[in-house]
This record gives sequence, C-alpha cells and structure tokens, in this order.
Amino acid sequence: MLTLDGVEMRWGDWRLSADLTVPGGARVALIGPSGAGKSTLLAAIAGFQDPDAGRITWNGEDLAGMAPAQRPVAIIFQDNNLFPHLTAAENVGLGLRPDLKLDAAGRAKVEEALARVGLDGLGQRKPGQLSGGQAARVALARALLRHKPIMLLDEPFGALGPALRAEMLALVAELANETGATLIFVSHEPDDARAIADQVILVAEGRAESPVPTDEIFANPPAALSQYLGSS
Ligand SMILES: Nc1ncnc2c1ncn2[C@@H]1O[C@H](COP(=O)(O)OP(=O)(O)OP(=O)(O)O)[C@@H](O)[C@H]1O
Repeated sequence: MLTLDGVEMRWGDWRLSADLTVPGGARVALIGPSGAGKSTLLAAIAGFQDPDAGRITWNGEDLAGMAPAQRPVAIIFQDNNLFPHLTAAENVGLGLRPDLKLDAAGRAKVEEALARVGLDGLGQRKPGQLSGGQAARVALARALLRHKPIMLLDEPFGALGPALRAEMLALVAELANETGATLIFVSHEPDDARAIADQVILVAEGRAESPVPTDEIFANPPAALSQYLGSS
C-alpha cells in the first residue's frame, strides 16, 4: 500500500496536505478543481517534487531520497513524453534501457508491449506518424514495460475525444488488473472515475482526502465536490 503520512506540499503561500493510504491494487481517481494540487501530489509520489513535510511510503519503505527512476512508480503525462525523433519501438524501449542498447530479449519485450496495447506492426513509425490515440498507446506500452507496481497517470488522455478516452481508460484498467498495479489517475471527467476507479481521492481546499469508494462519493458528494461538479 501507498501511504502519505503528514505530507505537506508548498509553493509560496499555497499549501496542500495529505494524510492517506491507497491499498495495493486499487484504482483511484484524483479529482478536484484546477489548481487544487492533483499534479503536485503525483509529482511528490513520483519523486519530482520533495514534500516539505511528512513521509511517502510504499509497503512500509520510505521513498524519500529515491530518484524517480528508482521508485516503484511509472508515470504518464498528458503530452505522453514521446521523443519525436525516435520510433514508437524506441520510445517504448526507453522504458527498459535509457541508452536503448537492447538485446534480442529486450526487443521482443518491446514488440510484446506494443502488441499488448494494440500497436502491432506500428513500431517503426515516429510519433508524428501516429494518431493521438496511438501515441497514448505508445506511452502506455513504455510504462507497462517498466513493470512498476504503481502507475500514475496525469490526465494522459485529456486531449482525446470522449470515446477514445473511454477506450484508453478501459485498456489502462485492463492492464492494471492483469499486472496487479496500483493505478492513480487525474481526471477532470467524473465519468472517467465512474468508469474505472474503485475509489476517489478528492483534492480541494488545501487537502487531499482519504480515498472513498467511487459509488459512495458520487451518491453523497461532500460540499467541495458538489461545488466542483456544479461548476464543471
Ligand atoms: N513549479 C511550480 N512553481 C510554483 N507553483 C507551482 C508549481 N507547480 C504548481 N504550482 C502551483 O501549485 C498549485 C497546484 O498546481 P497543480 O498543477 O498541482 O494543480 P492541479 O490540481 O493539478 O491543477 P489542474 O487541474 O489545472 O492541472 C497551483 O497554484 C500552481 O500554480
């Protein structure tokens, strides 16, 4: 399980506190108003931004001082972080080795990951020759290949249309089920949370709340959530 114990993030006067536990294998949506701190929270878990106070642990192990690459975490960002000059296969291969010196077994793993996300035969294309949905699949294949127990998604499918976004989220949920990974994703669409999250963390008014079962939180939304849903 992932535990945020007395975590505080600060930017100038801005503050976010988080005291919560995400069970291993959970599928959690982070929802809340723009600027509430959802990305900041993911950055703290991924190791891009140190907490100003508190501890983040995974199965009891403190992640402090661990570089992002060493953490039990794979993260996918909204722009998918693909290198335009590398092929889809090379972009995926970076998940195995940053120097791309892959042996036959490594190349086979890349092919396997590409096939698993539905990109069989498209490995030699550059990102510019792929659709938005296909590019998102490349990012997913790269994350998959890293075999990390926690997968973080910072609105990775925000630029896709609703049908494609739903399809990609369903694929992510399927992959998380297969690998047993703990999934934490940011979304501005309550429907995304309803579709694949079993729990929701509300990030609002300076706090990231403990996860609540998805059905429960939408059936009986706290004031900050009603306000956010009403204004979106
Ligand atoms: N590098 C930074 N330097 C200073 N302030 C920052 C930095 N990154 C984020 N912030 C501030 O932290 C607050 C939270 O930002 P964050 O991006 O985490 O919110 P969010 O909930 O993900 O928003 P959105 O839904 O719009 O993506 C904002 O007030 C933002 O301006």
